[in-house]
Amino acid sequence: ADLADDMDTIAGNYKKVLSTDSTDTLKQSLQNMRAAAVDAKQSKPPKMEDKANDSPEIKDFHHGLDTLIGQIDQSLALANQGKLAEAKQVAQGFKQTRDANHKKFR
Ligand code: HEM
Repeated sequence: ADLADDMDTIAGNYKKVLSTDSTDTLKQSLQNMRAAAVDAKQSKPPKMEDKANDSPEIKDFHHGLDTLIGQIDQSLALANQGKLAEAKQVAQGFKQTRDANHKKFR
């Protein structure tokens, strides 16, 4: 998928992550977010289309996505232990990663 579609998938599933009271829905939504964040690494931010894959800018973009993926994995690990409240608490922290990276890349 292109980057905007991956971001829409991330955003739609993030809403569910924050609002659900079902551990199964939480896990599924986190997995959907994770897959879209991994897929996003195949794209470049539109304003950086001319940058090489090994440029500092694109490496930094990948680092931002890896930070989000790492946080998703932390939340998933808690969800897998049935710790819904703790998993959602970790998920609150995705916002900071989103905002910091949007400032740089969006
Ligand atoms: C929970 C985390 C995040 C959410 C909810 C989120 C959500 C969104 C949304 C809704 C859009 C607009 C998509 C559209 O135009 O249809 C967007 C765009 C964008 N996001 Fe994110 N995002 C997140 C994390 C990130 C991260 C970690 C990065 C980079 C490392 C990133 C980079 C971008 C870029 C570059 C765009 C512009 C895409 C374009 O215009 O084609 N986002 N994001």
